[in-house]
Amino acid sequence: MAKTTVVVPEQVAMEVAAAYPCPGTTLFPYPPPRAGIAVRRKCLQAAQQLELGAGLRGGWVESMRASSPTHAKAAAALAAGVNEEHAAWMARHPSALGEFEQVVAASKGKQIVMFLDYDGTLSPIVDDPDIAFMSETMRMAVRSVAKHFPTAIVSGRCRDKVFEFVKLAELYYAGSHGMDIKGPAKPSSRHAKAKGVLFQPASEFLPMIEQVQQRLEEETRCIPGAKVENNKFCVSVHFRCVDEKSWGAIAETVRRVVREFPRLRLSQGRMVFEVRPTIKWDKGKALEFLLDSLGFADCSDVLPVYIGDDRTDEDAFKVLRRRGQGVGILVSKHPKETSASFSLQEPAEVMEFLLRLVEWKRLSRARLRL
Ligand SMILES: O=P(O)(O)OC[C@H]1O[C@H](O[C@H]2O[C@H](CO)[C@@H](O)[C@H](O)[C@H]2O)[C@H](O)[C@@H](O)[C@@H]1O
Repeated sequence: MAKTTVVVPEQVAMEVAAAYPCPGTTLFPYPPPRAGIAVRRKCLQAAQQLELGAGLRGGWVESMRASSPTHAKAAAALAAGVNEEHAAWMARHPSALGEFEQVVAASKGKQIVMFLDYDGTLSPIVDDPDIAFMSETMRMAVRSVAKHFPTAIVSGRCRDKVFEFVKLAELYYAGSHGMDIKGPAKPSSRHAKAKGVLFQPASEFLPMIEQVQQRLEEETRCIPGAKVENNKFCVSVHFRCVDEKSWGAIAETVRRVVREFPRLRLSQGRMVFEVRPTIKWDKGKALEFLLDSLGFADCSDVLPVYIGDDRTDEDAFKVLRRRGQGVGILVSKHPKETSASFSLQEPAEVMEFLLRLVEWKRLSRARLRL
């Protein structure tokens, strides 16, 4: 798929490269080294099955059940004493707060670039996606982070919608799972000065997305609780408020409608079906595009930190693994199959992590001045 809209990336690259030179040559190995705690493979496998594996084995409805970590099955499993599996999982994906020193040590001589998912990462998961607001304290934490590090929000949401929630003009925004990328509207002192749309690789799909949205609305209207959300270059069909008895019906309906559009594909997030173009573009590609735009294309002295909670964030975690560079942090209270190295339990911990990062940066700068 050709890149359809590219505005100012070279200028952005030059300006940001000037602000963030790339000294030194060391490359942080990924996943980062950590204290060895024996992982019992069997327990880990059991833990992983709570999420992705269930979908593969038991079909769509099983996958839907597994798509909410708060689902009764996962909760009951934990309550019944799957603590052992949880401990094994935590050994493989330790808390980014607990291992904070290790995370920041990895950034020595490197420029941190922060990538933040929105739902479930900056805002708690709620029933109504239209009111998934982030707290003012979280906003302040993100604002502080962006003062020190180039920062991007990478979301499945429509970019305008996620901007309405975050309200910080100094950030990069990658909406529609990275298919709609825009630089900061308000340049911050040391960061990118990009204005306007940087990249929309799926523009040609806009009419098709509108058609599929219409079809999905028509066909799911009779399913109480179903909600279709237009995310510009993709569409979400929420089933969080649909009675479990109707999950088979909604899954079948969505699959049937999507089959009418061979150039669209269907995936699943947290209690949501996601319909999007078949182009090879995802949050991982968006991360790489943003790093390139920031002037870090072939630079080993950058440390991308990506924090996200959903399956679509795995594409970004995988990119970090492949590059052998960066820190992937999964937000989850429950064991999940993931390519992330670290974990945080919930948005409150994400905020704590961001604030610690800001404080650490402030102190390092103060030390340098002494
Ligand atoms: O990439 P993200 O920013 O995490 O977006 C993924 C989806 O997030 C939203 O849905 C999720 O959050 C809702 C509000 O908490 C919740 O009701 C829903 O069950 C979750 O799946 C958003 O509404 C979707 O469009 C995004 O695709």
